[in-house]
Amino acid sequence: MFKITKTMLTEEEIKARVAELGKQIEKDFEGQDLLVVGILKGASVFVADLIRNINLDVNMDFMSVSSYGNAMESSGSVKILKDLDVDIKGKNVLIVEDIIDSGLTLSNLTKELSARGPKSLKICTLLDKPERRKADIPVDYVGFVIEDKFIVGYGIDYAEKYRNLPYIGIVEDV
Ligand SMILES: O=P(O)(O)OC[C@H]1O[C@H](OP(=O)(O)OP(=O)(O)O)[C@H](O)[C@@H]1O
Ligand code: HPA
Repeated sequence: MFKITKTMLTEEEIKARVAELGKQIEKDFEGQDLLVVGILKGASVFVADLIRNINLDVNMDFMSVSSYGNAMESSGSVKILKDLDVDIKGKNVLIVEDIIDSGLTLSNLTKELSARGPKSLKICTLLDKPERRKADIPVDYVGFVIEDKFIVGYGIDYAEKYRNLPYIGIVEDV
């Protein structure tokens, strides 16, 4: 049976780190435009907290993508389930993710978005699991580097459950 066995990051730890990331982004984009793009659904909670820590005139948009899951197609592309509402040509774009695991979702997504001619394209992720990386992608802002455990909470699901937990927990088969 799958159960949440431990807390990896508490609500307080997440809150403090999200505030730091927001301030760093605020400093880096001072005096510039910024379009924050949250990747649904996992990043929804993080992006909502993050933008409230960026005291700039930010615009916000969302994308929903699905990666082709099986190994044979792993180098493929992302299927766009919901595209951006705005044209990103000439804009500073910050992609916000909850977790980078294999890196395939973002590696394919950044190829797609780069082709649209943004002024800059940066990546912010709350969690980074480098041990599982299959595609090398440069990440500009990382909340926490974590070990290879299956985690849930703060927007991240297991079978669509646990997204509403305010902390990040480890799920194990017990
Ligand atoms: O680096 P990768 O191995 O590609 O994995 C990371 C992706 O997986 C999760 O999304 P998921 O497809 O589970 O959708 P969700 O955000 O709607 O839960 C997560 O939100 C990332 O988008
Ligand atoms: O650890 C994880 N938990 C939930 N969804 C995920 N998608 C990639 N890694 C994870």
